[in-house]
Amino acid sequence: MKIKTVRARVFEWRGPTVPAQANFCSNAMDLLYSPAETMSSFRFHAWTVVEIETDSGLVGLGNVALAPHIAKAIIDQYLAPLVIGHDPWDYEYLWQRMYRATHAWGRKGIAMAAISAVDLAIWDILGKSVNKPVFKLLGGRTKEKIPCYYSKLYRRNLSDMQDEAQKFLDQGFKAFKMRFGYGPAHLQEGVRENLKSVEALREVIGYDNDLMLECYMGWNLEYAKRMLPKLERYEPRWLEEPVIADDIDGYAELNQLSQIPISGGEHEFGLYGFKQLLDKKAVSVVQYDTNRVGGITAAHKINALCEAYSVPVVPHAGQMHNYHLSMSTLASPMSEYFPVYDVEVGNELFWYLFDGEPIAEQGFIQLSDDVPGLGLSIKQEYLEHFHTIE
Ligand SMILES: O=C(O)C(=O)C[C@@H](O)CO
Ligand SMILES: [Mg+2]
Repeated sequence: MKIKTVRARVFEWRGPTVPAQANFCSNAMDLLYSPAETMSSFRFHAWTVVEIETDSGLVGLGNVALAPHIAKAIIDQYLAPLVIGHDPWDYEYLWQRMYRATHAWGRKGIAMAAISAVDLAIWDILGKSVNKPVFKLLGGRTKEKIPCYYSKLYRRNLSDMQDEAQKFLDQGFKAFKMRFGYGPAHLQEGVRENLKSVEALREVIGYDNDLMLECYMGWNLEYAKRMLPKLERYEPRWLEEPVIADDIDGYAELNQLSQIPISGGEHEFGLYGFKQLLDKKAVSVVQYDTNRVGGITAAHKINALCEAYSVPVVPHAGQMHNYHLSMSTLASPMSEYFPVYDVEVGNELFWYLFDGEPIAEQGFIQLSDDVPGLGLSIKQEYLEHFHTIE
């Protein structure tokens, strides 16, 4: 079997969107601009879909959401020529070929995200070629079904956040991730507002359910050191991305500072990136995203690394490309789950792009033994709302 063509299309959402509230989520730009200006830096309203066709007529589907137009250019100009004509079963060789050919300017960030999209499509082909789901090629079923945590609860009116949490508590979720809305730029008033949101959610979900706290790189070391002691009483499952991804020593200091586990990894890339995080004990929970980190080829290696370090893997964002990794390793206790929602920040856009994404039931995701490959196809129902760029 040989790879015949690589097609990368950008799907730009032109359908209705829900405007995000002010201070809906602290983020790395907060330290620079007023919140109103930082919201524009935080959108996922386009997605690149990669379709790889083999000479035997199999088509594999991959995807990338980070900087999708740039990812497409990298795939078209650099990666496609490196894999066309080769056997997809030589996936390690092809991964190294893409990684080393772009190493001078790639290694992390958008080049690795582009490699991820191609690698996902290759693994989709591998599963389809042997009529097996991808997780069966990685280690098989390690769980009857995958526990998942409800992930949204962007900062807004506290009673609206409580109503949202109650709605999904009633649907059987036992773990919830909320977003802080404030950081260092918002002074002591922001500290109080951050604590109010945690208090409000604990009122709804109690202490028999997990609560995860998301900073999305919007704090800094000094602010996080002030916040951690104030948060301990709320027993969070983890505090996520308190500082920017490059501040690995800051992560490590925070991770040793309190009883609150520090999590991160959705903005880290490649096996060596996670080796550094683990060697420095920078995180207590690893959260790579398989469509960023280097695809399934890289994520599978990182799963083994995390197993060796006894650090749990809870991949970022849910979605099928991550569920196969969670299912195939005991190192992953659960997955993230973005519910079906109107298009807002855009994390939920994949629901409008793909068929095959599993809907959580009572806080669990199920994968079928009988659906080959990744199990996704391009959804026809909303295509009219997308402008596609070939
Ligand atoms: O889901 C996450 O962990 C993200 O970082 C997504 C982004 O929406 C901020 O939470
Ligand atoms: Mg996150």
